[in-house]
Amino acid sequence: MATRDASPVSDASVLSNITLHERKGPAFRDSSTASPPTSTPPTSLGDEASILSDGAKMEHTVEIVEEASTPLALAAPPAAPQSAPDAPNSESRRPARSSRKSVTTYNVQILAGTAIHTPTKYLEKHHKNVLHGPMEAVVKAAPATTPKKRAYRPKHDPADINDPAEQQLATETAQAAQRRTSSRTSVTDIRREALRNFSGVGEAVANTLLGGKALVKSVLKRSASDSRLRSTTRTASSASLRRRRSTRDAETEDEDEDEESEEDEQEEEYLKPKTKQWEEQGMFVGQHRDFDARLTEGQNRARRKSRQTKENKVLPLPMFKYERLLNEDPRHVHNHFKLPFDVYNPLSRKVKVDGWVKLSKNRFIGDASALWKRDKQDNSHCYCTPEDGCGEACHNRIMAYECDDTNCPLSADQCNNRPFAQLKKRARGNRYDYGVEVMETEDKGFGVRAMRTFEPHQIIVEYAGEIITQNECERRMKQVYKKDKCYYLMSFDNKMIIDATRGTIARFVNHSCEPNCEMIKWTVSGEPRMALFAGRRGIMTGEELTYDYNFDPFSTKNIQECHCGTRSCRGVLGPKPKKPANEPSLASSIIAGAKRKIADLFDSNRGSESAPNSPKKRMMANAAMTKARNALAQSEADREKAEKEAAAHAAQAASRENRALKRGNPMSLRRRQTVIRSSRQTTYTYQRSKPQRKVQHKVQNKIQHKVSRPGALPKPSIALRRNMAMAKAKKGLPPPRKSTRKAQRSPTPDSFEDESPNITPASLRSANKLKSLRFPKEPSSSRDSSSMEVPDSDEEDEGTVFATRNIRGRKRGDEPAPRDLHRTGAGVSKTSKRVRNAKGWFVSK
Ligand SMILES: C[S@@+](CC[C@H](N)C(=O)[O-])C[C@H]1O[C@@H](n2cnc3c(N)ncnc32)[C@H](O)[C@@H]1O
Repeated sequence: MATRDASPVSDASVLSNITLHERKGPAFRDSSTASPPTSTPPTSLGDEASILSDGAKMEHTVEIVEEASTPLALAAPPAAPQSAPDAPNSESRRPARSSRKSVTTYNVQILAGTAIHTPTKYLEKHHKNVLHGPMEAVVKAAPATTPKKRAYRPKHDPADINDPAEQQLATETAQAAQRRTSSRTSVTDIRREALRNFSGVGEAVANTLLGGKALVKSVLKRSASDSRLRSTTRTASSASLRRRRSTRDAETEDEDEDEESEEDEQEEEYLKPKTKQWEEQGMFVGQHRDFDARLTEGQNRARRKSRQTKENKVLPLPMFKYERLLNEDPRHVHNHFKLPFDVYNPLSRKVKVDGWVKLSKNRFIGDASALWKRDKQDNSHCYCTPEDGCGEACHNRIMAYECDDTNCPLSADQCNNRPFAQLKKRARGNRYDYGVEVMETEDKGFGVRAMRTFEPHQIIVEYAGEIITQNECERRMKQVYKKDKCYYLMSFDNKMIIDATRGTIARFVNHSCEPNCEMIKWTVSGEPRMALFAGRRGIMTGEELTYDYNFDPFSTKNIQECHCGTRSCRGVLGPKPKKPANEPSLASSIIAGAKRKIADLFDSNRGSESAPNSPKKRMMANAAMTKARNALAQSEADREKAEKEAAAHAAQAASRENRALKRGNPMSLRRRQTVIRSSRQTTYTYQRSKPQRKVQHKVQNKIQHKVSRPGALPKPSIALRRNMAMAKAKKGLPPPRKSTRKAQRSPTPDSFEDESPNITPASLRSANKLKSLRFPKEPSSSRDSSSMEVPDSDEEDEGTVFATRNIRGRKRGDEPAPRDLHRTGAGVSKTSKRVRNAKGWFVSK
């Protein structure tokens, strides 16, 4: 029989299969049969796999007919006939088609080593069987190199070459090939070429008594290696493969002598049963029995605590969810088992990203390395014990320093504060270990998703790339990336920038306004490094990883719409775009607003009021202007306060840390950690100016935020003010006097309301209720300390009526709010005074 050829390689995708007839004869095994001209590949291992392979299949098997009349045959040495002394008459012995099973199949691509998916190990095996060099040389050399083979290998009968049936089959095949569509023309060419070459081979085989498949293979290989053939094979057949092939060719020539023993070895190898490769990790890698990423840290802790007594260790993987169901909710005991929701399979196909050059660590570019200042002074040390294990209270951890042998007394096994070392170890593992993969998102381009769970604050992946100076960054922005939509620039230490256009996978992590990760700068062996850490919630398998870019756009042109789809989405990436230069400042907009209100007041009263300069209008206008001025003064004060706060913040954090270290109190340390973490959060940027500008921008944002705090008590509407003013006018109150500087500084009742963010009508009502229960009614003129204090307004106009009255829903005759009100943070000044007038209205004094 045609022994199973060395074609385990045939799980590869191939372009063509060429089936060789082996004629049945006394010298051959009985099962040798012929193939029909077209057929599915026979049941050789190779072809089975070929059927299953991904690539284009050749349903048609080309049968090779050896033609005696080829020039090569004529040139063959006279010794050839000796190779087939027992050749029977092929015509009389033509085998039945039903016995085609054992026909040997040769795959040109595989034999030639040009099949692109052929696993290397098989190629290597195969090439040992292949003869190389020019045909004549091969033919001459072959008998000498394979003397033993002839003793037991089936040989080709020259009579076969002349078999008319086979010739006919070959002709039919060739005709069929010609009829095929143009897309297959190239393949047909290959076959023709193979046929032509092979006919020569057959002749040569017959003439030189070589027989056997090695020579056939070598010729077929030659066919496939022919430049013409190569041009028609898949373009994906890489140059590297060809290089490898040629190397192997050279090796093979040397190895021909050992062919027999190697073949034996190969056969032995094929006989070995295939062993299944089991994945040792998979769906649940990274998950821990005691951690459920859907719960908060506190809930997880509580769960762990409650479990300590009733943990059921009987149930094996997979598991935790079901175990939870069983343990925590007895009603579910009889539920059908459901697979956990986070069963996960890595993407079958790796996403290919054009232009992404992977770097696994930072690389300095240009001047950057010279300018890089190593901040050796900035050191940290921890004094943890093995029991602490460098946990939450570890000083290095709090300061975002990685522990190592120089700054930590614990060994690597005992210490839990070596995230980058952990990452390095993980990177050596498999895909699950590595834990992240690139995926395509709907509307944000590529993204990154978790292939495993991550615990809160666990390191996920380092953000590394090219470290460049700001000048280089600007140059790249203007020249290299000017047409790009995605940027991979991140502000880093020493005013440098990490450009991860060439960088780690972290560059694909998208922005979200409600992120599940944080990008934090750590110091590792004295060097700053940036990495993505899980947020406080942890990460569940399959989740897309995101962090807040704090994007600082290069220009308004670069402002990008945010598609994070979260509830608190800001609409754009990072902070809201800066106002254009020609837009009015905060102060001027306040004044403009006040003017508009005044104009509104006058407009709305037009018609009902005859005199344009009536005292009432003057009073209202005055009040509005006062308010505007106060707002201005307030914003100025706020700005100063914010700046002071920012300065005090760092000092406080440092002293808190010291105190915490002294006390060893983990709670305060944790708070410190949060402070540091937030201060180390970085900004995704492509900024033109220096980082200080960014800080200023942030401070300004904060101030703006303070001035127009969303929780502030709503201001009385214009209509309301008008009503109040009219009521006051009816009661004969004098028009407001001109405000003094002092009055401007001390807030009027109106402005006082503005800065009472926590007072709501409801809170006032409840405060009043409480008060009426606690305090007996007092005369309305009472000025004792329990009365609500109002801004000191010695020179303030007596006629200013509190807008609070109506807003707060207090009725005439109500007592002032008790002290409890102050505790609500109403911002009531204790130095201010107010009195009721004869008609029960609160007026400032
Ligand atoms: C660091 S890259 C992130 C990977 C990027 N998606 C990609 O395909 O290469 C930053 C760019 O991703 C896009 N991007 C990231 N988060 C986004 C979001 N929430 N909405 C819209 N685009 C986003 C923006 O174009 C941004 O410039």
